[in-house]
Amino acid sequence: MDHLREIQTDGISNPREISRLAIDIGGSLIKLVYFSKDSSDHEDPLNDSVGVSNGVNGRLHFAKFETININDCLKFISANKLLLGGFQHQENPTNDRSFIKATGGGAYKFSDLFKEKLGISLEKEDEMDCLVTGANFLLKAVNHEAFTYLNGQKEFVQIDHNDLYPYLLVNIGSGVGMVKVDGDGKFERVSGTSVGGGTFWGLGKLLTKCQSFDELLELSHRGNNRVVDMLVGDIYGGMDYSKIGLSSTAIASSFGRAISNNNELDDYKPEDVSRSLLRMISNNIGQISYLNALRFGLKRIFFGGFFIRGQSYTMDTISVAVHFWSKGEAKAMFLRHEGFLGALGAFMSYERHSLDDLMINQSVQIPVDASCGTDTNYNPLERDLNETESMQCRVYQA
Ligand SMILES: Nc1ncnc2c1ncn2[C@@H]1O[C@H](COP(=O)(O)OP(=O)(O)OP(=O)(O)O)[C@@H](O)[C@H]1O
Ligand SMILES: CC(C)(CO)[C@@H](O)C(=O)NCCC(=O)O
Repeated sequence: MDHLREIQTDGISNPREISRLAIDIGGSLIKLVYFSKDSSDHEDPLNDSVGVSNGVNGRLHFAKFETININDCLKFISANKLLLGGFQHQENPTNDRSFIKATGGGAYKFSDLFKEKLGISLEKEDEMDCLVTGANFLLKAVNHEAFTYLNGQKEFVQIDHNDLYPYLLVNIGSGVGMVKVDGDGKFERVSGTSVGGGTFWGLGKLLTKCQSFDELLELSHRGNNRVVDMLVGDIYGGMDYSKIGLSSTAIASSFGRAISNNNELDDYKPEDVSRSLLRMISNNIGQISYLNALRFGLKRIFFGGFFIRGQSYTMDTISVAVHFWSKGEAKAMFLRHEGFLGALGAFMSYERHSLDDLMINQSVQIPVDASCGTDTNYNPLERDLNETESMQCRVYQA
């Protein structure tokens, strides 16, 4: 994970300009979102479009760490002085914040550690609240956030703000949560499954002996699941079972081929095992998601969570499952900031509370031409946004 830390320090030219950190501590990953003010920016009373004043230009930064390496995260926060209030700190140097907004189970589990190591309290925000706030924010404020992915084709979806709800939000983290979203702050967690990203990573690690999640993903790119999976054709002598709509190449039984001979695990290539596992889990999540969408008559399903990691094969499998089971009625959509929904929601929650010690009661406006990372070469169609990035934005005082 060290490499992540190195990348993530990029772009923080002046630590004193950092302000407003929020954190989402999940079962597998810790996600950070923080704002840094542009060093050239002066608080500008002019605001053309929304009639609020005191906007501050800056960037929203995104970073992640493995939860097992939480000490790296603490060091990162400390080294980059993320706990100092940037622009409010300059106004009132004695007024350093003594808490940060935190969500996810780790906000409870690691509360004492943050107090002990950083002297900071974690102000807890409900995980589901944050997920939904983060998703709604991204869908409404960020251009090119949601996209479909089918047959290798990525297509950005234009979100109609007046026709966004209801939708199903499926967050694929360690476990999977399925939330019916009816509006801002209006939602119900309708289902979930423990077969999620933690399952892929955990089982994959045991079966392939690989050392990192990225290695497991890398293996899956090179694998062939047909070696491990039992196909309809394997059972039907190469024929389709067309009467029930199953082609000979459809998977009849994930990992089912492993029973048909005396092979041991070592007889299978790790890449084939990884690919089969990724397909099994993605397919299963796609199917359960569709069934929940069907329960509530929802046509749009947005998938988030870091299991996805912008992976073609994962997204394709989920999309095909949703398309197949819904007979084309429901649509699977993915979010570019997939794993940061909760952290963004926690970040936005500063706004919901009136805090005397914060100069800025913020709302974040992402301009239409929001740029990510290095602005010049940014191509939203090609870029994988799973590593560190930042996003130009403007924070307003309400
Ligand atoms: N570098 C990585 N290291 C470990 N897991 C990764 C990595 N990148 C992606 N993943 C996948 O993302 C999953 C975690 O996703 P996410 O951060 O959205 O959930 P979480 O908040 O940790 O989990 P939960 O919400 O269930 O507590 C992992 O289980 C794994 O499948
Ligand atoms: C337990 C949480 C909410 C923690 O983020 C998540 O891992 C999850 O939704 N797991 C699935 C649990 C279930 O609904 O079966």
